[in-house]
Formats: sequence, structure tokens, C-alpha cells
Amino acid sequence: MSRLRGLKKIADLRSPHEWFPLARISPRKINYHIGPTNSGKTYSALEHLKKAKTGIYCSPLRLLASEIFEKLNSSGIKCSLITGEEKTIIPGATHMSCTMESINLDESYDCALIDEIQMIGDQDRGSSWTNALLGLWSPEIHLTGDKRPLRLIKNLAKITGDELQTFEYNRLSHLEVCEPVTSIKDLKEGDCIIAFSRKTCHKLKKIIERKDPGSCAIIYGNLPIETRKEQARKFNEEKSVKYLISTDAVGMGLNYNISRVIFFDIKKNDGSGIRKLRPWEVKQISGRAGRFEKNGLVTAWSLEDAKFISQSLIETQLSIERETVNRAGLFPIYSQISEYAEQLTQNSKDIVYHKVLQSFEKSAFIEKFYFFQSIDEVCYNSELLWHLHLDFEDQYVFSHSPLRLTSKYLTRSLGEMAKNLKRKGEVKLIMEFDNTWSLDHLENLHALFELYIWLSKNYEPQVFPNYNDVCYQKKIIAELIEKKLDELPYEDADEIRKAR
Ligand SMILES: Nc1ncnc2c1ncn2[C@@H]1O[C@H](COP(=O)(O)OP(=O)(O)OP(=O)(O)O)[C@@H](O)[C@H]1O
Ligand SMILES: [Mg+2]
Repeated sequence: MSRLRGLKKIADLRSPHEWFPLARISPRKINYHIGPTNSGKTYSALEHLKKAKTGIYCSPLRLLASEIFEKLNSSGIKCSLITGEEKTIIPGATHMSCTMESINLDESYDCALIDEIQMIGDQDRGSSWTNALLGLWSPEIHLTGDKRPLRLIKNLAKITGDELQTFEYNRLSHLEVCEPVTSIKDLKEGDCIIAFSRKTCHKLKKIIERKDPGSCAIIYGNLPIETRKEQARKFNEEKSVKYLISTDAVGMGLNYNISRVIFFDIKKNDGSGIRKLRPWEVKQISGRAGRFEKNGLVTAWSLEDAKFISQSLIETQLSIERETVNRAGLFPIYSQISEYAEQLTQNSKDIVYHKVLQSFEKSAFIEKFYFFQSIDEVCYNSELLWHLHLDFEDQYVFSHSPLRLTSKYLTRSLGEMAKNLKRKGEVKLIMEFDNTWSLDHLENLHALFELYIWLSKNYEPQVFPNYNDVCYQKKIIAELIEKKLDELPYEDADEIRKAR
């Protein structure tokens, strides 16, 4: 076979359902629970999962995976937890809670739940949902999510030969747009203020707490998962913690006792620039107001922004039928990429991961129900490292590490770790810290430790010799962060205007 034909054959991704022969042994029954936020879909699907002899819950977020892990264990069902960073195996467990990227598709289950199925169309992570949907080896599958991917799911079920049944849910409570909040004096217990930067969140907290110390819980993506959980608990349970200040990290999955969502801002920086929120984002975040059968309120910090929120909600209502997720993300598996790399470059020493991936993407054959997932972030990481001439497999692992591209500290650290691996065959961390470090620095350090742990899972223990120590120190840092959040000094009120 000519080299070109060989490459084309490997890059033929037209029948991804055939990558999972175990799931194709016999037709599966797919139950799709469709509904808006807070309509009880995950609750109902979980009831099925609980009744099954063995089962797996597949989560869009680590935090949610850990919440379901705790929920199942406390209701007497032995459940283990696996995410990219943590692994808690409960002896005799019948159930498993994991993130979408950590599902073991070689294992059989009696029942499986894939949460937030609309994420199948996500540019950066969609392929994990596609793999779960096509590849779970389970006779009974439950999907929960909104209606946008319904037609796609129907088409995919036809291709896989699975049976599909849909169940529609309505919101358990109403959501109403109310008067804007223009001053801190108008805040009420149970309010959640949404801002889109960590900095603004901190400034809001400082200003509110100047009058009412200890009244705010705060949640954003950079905070350790333990801290986010603890902040959510305080807001939900402690009487003195009246307000929650959060970025859109509040938007998916977890349950909070929020009565009113207030958008302090309606624009966010999505990595490529500042843009207005999309209607679906407004809907998802607003949906956090009101839980179970309690009605929710939503508004903004000015009349104009409140009108925008109202308009966005009307738009999502009107576009339910129109707006669809009609393609599922696809990403080749490692063996496909490495085989492609071998064919592409004769001299294995010169293989550069992002070059291989870019070429793969260009020559990939894909059916109309799929799209090639974005390779931007992975290529960005790979470009940072190519001068180190790592082995191909190491390039692959390091390029796929979950890194926040906004953090220069982390990108630099990734480079350092890769350099150590190349030069010494092991990655050591020198760990010393003291209590006077700033919150910024502690957050960075925590993220670095998580990165170390994530990378170490792909290697033999001796390659990452500080693993145990890092796990221990990570806990201590999380505790320090939690303390720091309570100690922040108060700043000038003018800061809030600058923060916007
Ligand atoms: N039948 C029920 N009995 C008791 N509590 C329920 C019931 N249905 C839903 N709930 C509670 O209502 C809240 C919302 O339900 P759930 O999380 O299932 O909604 P959802 O539709 O999955 O929303 P989300 O978009 O947030 O994922 C949860 O706290 C859940 O425990
Ligand atoms: Mg849910």
C-alpha cells in the first residue's frame, strides 16, 4: 500500500461506533431524559442507576462526580470514584462515579448514566461524550440533558442499532426576571452574584463584607475542588453566609440554595476575547435560581443588562426547536495517532506531536454526524515543548494535560517538568512553602500539584517520586486557601468600578 493510502486509511474516522465492539455485542436501551435546568432529570436517572446491580455515573465535572460518589455511598450503595486526579476505590463497590474522560469502556455495567449529553457538541470536550455514548458496554443507558441534541442522538442510535426512548421534564419551579439590583443595599439572603473574573469576584466580596463580615461564599474555577465544596456547603447551610459570589463555575450540575441570580456582568472573556453571553449560557446560569419546588428570580446590575437577560431567556425559549446540536465531537485514539505518526515520518526521532495531529486532522474522513474536536489547546501545549525532543508518547501525555492556558506559571512549570523527564528520566518537585504566601501563589501551587498528580498517573511510580508528598501538601494548601479567603484585607470602594 502506498504511504498516502496508508495514511488515509488510518485517518478514516467514518464509523466510530465500530471502535467499540463490546458495546455492539447486543443492542442497548437508551433512555434520554430531556428537560431544562432544575427539572429533576438527573434525580430520576439516578433512581434507575441506584436500582441496578452494577452501574456507572459519568460526570461533566470532577465536583459533580464527587458529589454523586458521596450521595450513592451515603444511601448505602458502595461506589468508587475515578477522575483524572483522584482514585478512591471502595472495597466491594458495585457502582462507579467518574468524569467523562476517565470512563473504563472495557468494563461491563448493568446501567450507565451520561450526564449533560448536550456537551457532545462541545468543541473542546465533545469526543468524551461521543465515546461514552457509542462505547459504554451496558444494556441500559440513561442520558440527561437539554433538547438540542435530540435529532443527533436519534441518528446515532439508528447507526448503533440501539433502542431509544425519550422522557420529557418540566422545570420544577418557575424562573422570573425581576427588578435590577443597583446597590449592595438591595442584596438579600440567598442571592448569587455572577461576575466573570476571579478578580471581580474578590472585589465584590471585599466590598460586601466591609459592611457584613463573613457574609459571602465565593466560587471560581481556580479554587481547589475541596474549597469550592466547602464554600458551597457554607452558603447552603450556614445562616451567617448569605451571599454567593461566583463565576460561571456555578453553571453546571451542583445544587445550591440560590433564590436570586444577579448578573454583575453580562460579558465574559472566553479565551479568544471579551464577548456577550450567549442565550444558552444565560439560561444555564439563571437556572441555578430556585431549587426543587422553590421559584427562582434572576436579574442584573442595571436595567439595560436585566433587559438583555430577559431577552436571552425569551430567545432560548423560542429557539428550542431551532437551535440544535447536530454533530458529535470526535478525536482519534492514541494508537491511531501513533500509527499515523509512524507512517508519516520515517525517522521516529523527529516526530512532533502537533505536526502529526494537524496532518491527521487535515486528512481525516468524517461522517456528517461528527466533527473533529478542536486541536488548538493540545497543539499549543505541544508547541511549547517540541524543542525538548521528547519521545512521542511523552509529547502526547504532556500535550493533553489539563492546563489553564491563561496561567503562565503553569505553562512554565509544564516545560520544567518535561525538561526534567527528558534529562533525568524522572520529575522531582522541590517543595517548600510558607504561610505568608499570597492567595494567587497558593492557587498556582495547588494547580501545579494537580498537574503533577495528573501526569504521574500516566507513568510508573518511580518517574514521579514525589507523588505521595504532593498529595499530602495539596491538602494543606487547600486548607490554607480556605483560610486566606476569610482573611482578605478590605479595599477601597472605588475598586468595584475599576473591576468592571
Ligand atoms: N422527585 C424528587 N424528589 C426529591 N427531590 C427531587 C426530586 N426531583 C428533583 N429533586 C431535587 O431537585 C433538585 C434538582 O433536580 P436535578 O438535579 O435532578 O435537576 P436537573 O434537571 O438534573 O438539573 P441540572 O440542570 O441542574 O442538572 C435536586 O436537588 C434534586 O435532588
Ligand atoms: Mg442534572
